[in-house]
Amino acid sequence: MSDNTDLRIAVLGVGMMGADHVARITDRISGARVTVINDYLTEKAEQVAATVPGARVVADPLEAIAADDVDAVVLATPGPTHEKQLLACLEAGKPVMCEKPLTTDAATSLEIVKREAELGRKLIQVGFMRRFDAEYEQLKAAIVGGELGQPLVMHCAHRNPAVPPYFDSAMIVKDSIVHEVDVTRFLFAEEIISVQVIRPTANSLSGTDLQDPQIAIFTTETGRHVDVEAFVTTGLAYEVRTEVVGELGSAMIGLDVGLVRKTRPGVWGGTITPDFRVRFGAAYDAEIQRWVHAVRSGAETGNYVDGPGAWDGYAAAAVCEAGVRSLETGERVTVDMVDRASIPGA
Ligand SMILES: NC(=O)C1=CN([C@@H]2O[C@H](COP(=O)(O)OP(=O)(O)OC[C@H]3O[C@@H](n4cnc5c(N)ncnc54)[C@H](O)[C@@H]3O)[C@@H](O)[C@H]2O)C=CC1
Ligand SMILES: O=C1[C@@H](O)[C@H](O)[C@@H](O)[C@H](O)[C@H]1O
Repeated sequence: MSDNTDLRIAVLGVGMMGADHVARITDRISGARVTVINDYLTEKAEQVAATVPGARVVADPLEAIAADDVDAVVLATPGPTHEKQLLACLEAGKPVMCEKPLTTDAATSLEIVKREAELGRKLIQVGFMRRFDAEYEQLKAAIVGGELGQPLVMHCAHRNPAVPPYFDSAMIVKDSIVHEVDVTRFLFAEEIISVQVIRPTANSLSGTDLQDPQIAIFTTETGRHVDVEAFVTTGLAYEVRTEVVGELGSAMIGLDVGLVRKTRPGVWGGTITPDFRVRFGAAYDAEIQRWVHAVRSGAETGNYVDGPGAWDGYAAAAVCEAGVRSLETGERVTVDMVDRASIPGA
C-alpha cells in the first residue's frame, strides 16, 4: 500500500541485501516507498528500479541522499563506503538505516557517533537484524525474566555456505562475527572488554585462502565468556545457533527440533535455511517496518531510530578491531573504547 504520506526512501547499493530491502519496502511493509535507487553499477540500479513503480535511478550516491524526493536512506553498500555516505546523511539531516558494519574501524565509527551527537538527533540505525528475530527475542526474555538464572557462558555457531570472492579473513570478524558481538551486547546488556581469535586448521575444501573457520572468545565486563565458531565456507547451508548457559539452566536457539545431523538443505529432520535472507527474512521485515514507523514519528521526538544505533555500531567496531588484531597474533586483545558518558547525546 502506498500513498502520498509514505516515507520516500533512497536505497544505495542494490546487490544482495539492497535488492532484498527494495523488495521488502515495496511489497512487504507499509508506510514507505522507494523513490530513488543508486548503485555503483548503474545498470544494476536500472534493473532493480524497473521492478519498482515510480522509482528513479540517481547515478551519484551523494546526490541520491540529498535528493528532494528522499526523506530517508537505506545504505546497503559495502562497509568501506558507509563512512562517507553516513556523513552525507547527517549533513542532509536525513534518517538512515545503515547495514552493518557501521564503518570498518573504530575511529571512523566514533567520528560518526560524535557527529550525530552534535546534531542532537538520533538519525542512524544499524542493521543488526538479529535483535528483531523472534527466537533472539525469546532468548532475551528468558534471560531478563530470570528463567536461566545468572547467565555465565554463551556458545555460538555461525555458518555460511559461502561468502563473496572479495571476502578476506578480517571480514570474517568484521562482517560475520560482528553479529555475535552485537548479540552479546544485546542479550547481556554489557560491553565486551577483550577478544581472542583462534585459528583452527583451515577448510581445505573452500577454494580460498581464508583463515576459515575462526573461533572467537569474548570476555564481558562482568567476566562472562562467549565463544563463537565462525565458519563461512561450509558449502552447505546457513546455520546460526546460540546457546546461553546460566546458573539455573540453559536455552538454545537456531537448532531445528529433531535435527541431529546436518549435511545440506532439507536432508535431515527439520529444515536448514540456505542463506540469511531466508533465516532472518521476518527479522529484516520487522527491522525495516519498525524503522519506518520511528522515522515517521521522529520529528516529534528527535529520535528516528527503533533498535541499535550509532553507539552500538561503534561498540561493535571497537570489539571487531580488537578481534582483527588478535587474528593476526593469536593473543587476547583488550578492547579500546571511549566512555559513552564522555560524548553528551551519544
Ligand atoms: N544484516 C545482514 O544480515 C546482512 C548485511 N549485509 C551488509 O549489507 C551491505 C551490502 O552487502 P551485500 O548486499 O552482501 O553486498 P553486494 O556486493 O551484494 O552488494 C553491494 C552493492 O553495492 C554497490 N556499490 C559498491 N560501492 C558502492 C558505492 N560507493 N555507492 C553505491 N553502490 C555501491 C555494488 O555495485 C553492489 O551492487 C554490507 O554492509 C554487508 O555487510 C550483507 C548481508 C547480510
Ligand atoms: O551479515 C551477513 C553477511 O554480511 C555475512 O557475510 C554473514 O556471515 C552473516 O551471516 C550475514 O548475516
